[in-house]
Amino acid sequence: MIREKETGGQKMQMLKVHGSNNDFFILDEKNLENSITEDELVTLAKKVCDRKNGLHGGADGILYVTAGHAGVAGRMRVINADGSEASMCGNGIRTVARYLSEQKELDEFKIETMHADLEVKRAADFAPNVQAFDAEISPVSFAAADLGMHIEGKTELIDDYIPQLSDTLKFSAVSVPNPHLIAFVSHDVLVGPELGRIASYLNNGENPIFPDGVNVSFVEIQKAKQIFVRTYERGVGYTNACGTAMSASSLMYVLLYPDQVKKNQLISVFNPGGMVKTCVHQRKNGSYWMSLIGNATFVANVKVDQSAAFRGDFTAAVWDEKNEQDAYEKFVVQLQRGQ
Ligand SMILES: N[C@@H](CCC[C@H](N)C(=O)O)C(=O)O
Repeated sequence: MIREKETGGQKMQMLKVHGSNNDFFILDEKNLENSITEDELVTLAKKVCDRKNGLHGGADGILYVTAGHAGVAGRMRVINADGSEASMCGNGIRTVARYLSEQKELDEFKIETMHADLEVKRAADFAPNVQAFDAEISPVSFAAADLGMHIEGKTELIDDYIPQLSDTLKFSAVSVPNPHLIAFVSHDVLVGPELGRIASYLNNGENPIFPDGVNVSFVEIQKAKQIFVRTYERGVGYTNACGTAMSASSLMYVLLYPDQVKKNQLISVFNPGGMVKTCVHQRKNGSYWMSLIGNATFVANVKVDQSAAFRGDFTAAVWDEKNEQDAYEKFVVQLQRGQ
């Protein structure tokens, strides 16, 4: 549906997408009439993603797609809503995988990210008109240095207390490679205020434990091989879902609850925005990686005037719906009925 009139200025085309309702604007450098600077990219992310005054309800971030080096179909950079850059995005990479797959007519290929070239492939649709992709989540590290974690006497943190954060919860820290702090909790704690309290402290203002911030997730085990993950993201706040968090949580589930789930077994991961499947793998050298399988939904094509977007003026934006969201919402209703 064309909602608003076009302007005559420099056009910038973006694609609104989501994975488990963790939503983004894909911005392909090919769709910019004028190339943008790093500062402009940060400004754009803050303006476009703003939930109150941003573009059509804002988003959790911008996925900036460029050509990438030889051997990959493209490169993805993840700019959070606050303008900070993340090394990876699990829900986002599935949508970028679909975008590149359709452009290049490929079903299996690699995408360059900040720290690794990651394998992606088309997966079976989750439901009619709900396309899905499978993405490699890697590299994994438990090292405090890779996590930007500072806890006296600790080089890693596995199912352990951080007294400054909570007397009752135990946390595990893992980078995949963006940093995650994970606690397995009861249902009451999952839906209660503790996640917001702890994650706000670690992300909004200075703190000595994770000075660069950290994604914080609470995980409830619903039954064997089925978990629910609620995440407060660094650079964003509460999200409907965080793909890297669900992957990191699945890894900790396999490591901490071996009686319930093992490597190479599929795990259903529910989240406030839907559901994904994960699978934890281990390479011969001992390193872990995860498969993250979930929807890659295209919501709308958007055209905006480039300089107006930098000012946060989206009054003349052209919003062209893709008609996939209804199918996704039906899928979520079916999930809730089946849960
Ligand atoms: N939503 C993403 C993660 C985005 C990055 C995160 N906010 C960070 O700063 O690490 C996902 O699906 O993984």
